[in-house]
Amino acid sequence: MKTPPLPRQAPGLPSLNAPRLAILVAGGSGTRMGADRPKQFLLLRGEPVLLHTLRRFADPALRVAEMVVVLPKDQLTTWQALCAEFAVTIPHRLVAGGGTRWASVKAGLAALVAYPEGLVAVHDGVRPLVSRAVVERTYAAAATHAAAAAAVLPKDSVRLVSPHGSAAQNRSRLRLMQTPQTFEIDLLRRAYAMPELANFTDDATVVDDLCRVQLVEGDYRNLKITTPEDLLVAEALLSSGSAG
Ligand SMILES: Nc1ccn([C@@H]2O[C@H](COP(=O)(O)OP(=O)(O)OP(=O)(O)O)[C@@H](O)[C@H]2O)c(=O)n1
Ligand SMILES: C[C@](O)(CO)[C@H](O)COP(=O)(O)O
Repeated sequence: MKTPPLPRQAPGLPSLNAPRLAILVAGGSGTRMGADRPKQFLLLRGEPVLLHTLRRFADPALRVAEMVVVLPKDQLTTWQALCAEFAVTIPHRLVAGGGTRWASVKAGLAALVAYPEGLVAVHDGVRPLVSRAVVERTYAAAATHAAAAAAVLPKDSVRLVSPHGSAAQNRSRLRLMQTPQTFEIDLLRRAYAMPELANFTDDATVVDDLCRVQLVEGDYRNLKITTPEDLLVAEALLSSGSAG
């Protein structure tokens, strides 16, 4: 009997065994947290926020081949000291970030030059509670759509404000963007080769002009540690064992 041909991949999509890569961006200064150090180094249940995030991506079930951690250029030694203090053995490459999140992602991407193909997840180093399921969903969707991002529905009512007042919005048509945002690596390279724009607050927005970004279900527990109360909520979720 003749063997049926293997399903063809659409042009531009990675091969089925393309390596999974990750860029954890932790190059920010944490202005809104107002702490004595960047929030990625604050302790959450006794360990740095960034270590929690790194550990989530080091889950063997996710099969991530290489991780790049982007840090503020003057904080590389802080992280190295923390790695020694907390006996971190998870392999990762360190890269100095830039003045904006966009510049930090671009620096992280440059460190993956050895990979002509692959799926690269970009994740905020300050989203330490991301679940394996959410990460897996973005890699799987990126394998078939080239671009995927985690998102959740707003839980509150939403209004658009203007100088004339405010107008109610249909929240069922809105999504709150999370990370990971995961892409075929050449697509992400082409997107990040373009000039930075002021509205580039996430990677989906950088890729938008080149490719439709497939949204996948995020998780309300995948919170971004931004202000002090986020740390309290993260502590509570971890302590209750409900943080995935
Ligand atoms: N120049 C920058 C700015 C931000 N980030 C990273 O992007 C993620 C999301 O950014 P945000 O929460 O805004 O972090 P900060 O910039 O540190 O916070 P703030 O805006 O309050 O200063 C964080 O993991 C942050 O470290 C980065 O890698 N490089
Ligand atoms: C990438 C992001 O976490 C998606 O929600 C977010 O856009 C980062 O935004 P910030 O302005 O750096 O807080």
